[in-house]
Amino acid sequence: MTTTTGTLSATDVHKSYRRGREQVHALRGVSVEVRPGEVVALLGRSGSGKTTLLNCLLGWEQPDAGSVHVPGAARPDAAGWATVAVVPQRFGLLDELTLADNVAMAARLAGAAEPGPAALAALAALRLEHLAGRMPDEVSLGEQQRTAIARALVVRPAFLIADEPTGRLDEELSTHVLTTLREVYAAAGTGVLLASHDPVVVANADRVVRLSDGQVIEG
Ligand SMILES: Nc1ncnc2c1ncn2[C@@H]1O[C@H](COP(=O)(O)OP(=O)(O)OP(=O)(O)O)[C@@H](O)[C@H]1O
Repeated sequence: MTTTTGTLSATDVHKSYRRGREQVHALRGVSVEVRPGEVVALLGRSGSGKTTLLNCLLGWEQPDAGSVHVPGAARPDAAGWATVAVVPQRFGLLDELTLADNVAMAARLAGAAEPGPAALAALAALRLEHLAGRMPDEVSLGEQQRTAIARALVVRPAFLIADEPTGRLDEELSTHVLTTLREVYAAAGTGVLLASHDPVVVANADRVVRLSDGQVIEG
């Protein structure tokens, strides 16, 4: 694969874990790229290596071999929120901040002039404005998940990496969230990588990459 400068990419990435005496080969030479402005669905059964790949792209885990390229960052773990925004599988909201403040903090870190109004607009886009003043443990898991998406949406990052971003949403809400992401990010030129099992995600993707047992079998 030839990596272009503005492309988020993993090239021939290998990653194993030790589980007792057993060696688990989570990734076995995976190459993936996400170009600016495109939406890529990363599919694969449970345990196929999706989260491991996302974690390597985010710099949260180190590949055993192969490389990861994040445009504009010396290393993946040095990329700021405005370069690569994340919707983690477990959302990663701060328990002691309201939903509005969780989103506003991301806007502030990305240098927004008016983080408060920007946060409220992002929450409204995800139909959460009536919950802006609640704490994360006072809302449902699906509402927490949409807050984590709002926190990414507020920033207009160069890239978004999201792990099962519709896993807690019904079909109608999944469609609304994906349509909103596409609209906002197409205008911003954001490249999006969505690990998912959800047919709604596939329907909204420009391209599908399928993992099986730590290898790319499609895409
Ligand atoms: N920290 C770890 N220690 C040991 N094994 C791990 C660890 N993390 C992941 N694995 C194993 O690596 C393989 C890939 O896991 P990964 O979480 O990347 O899969 P996934 O496709 O994201 O699954 P899911 O859809 O269930 O989230 C699995 O066999 C998993 O059990």
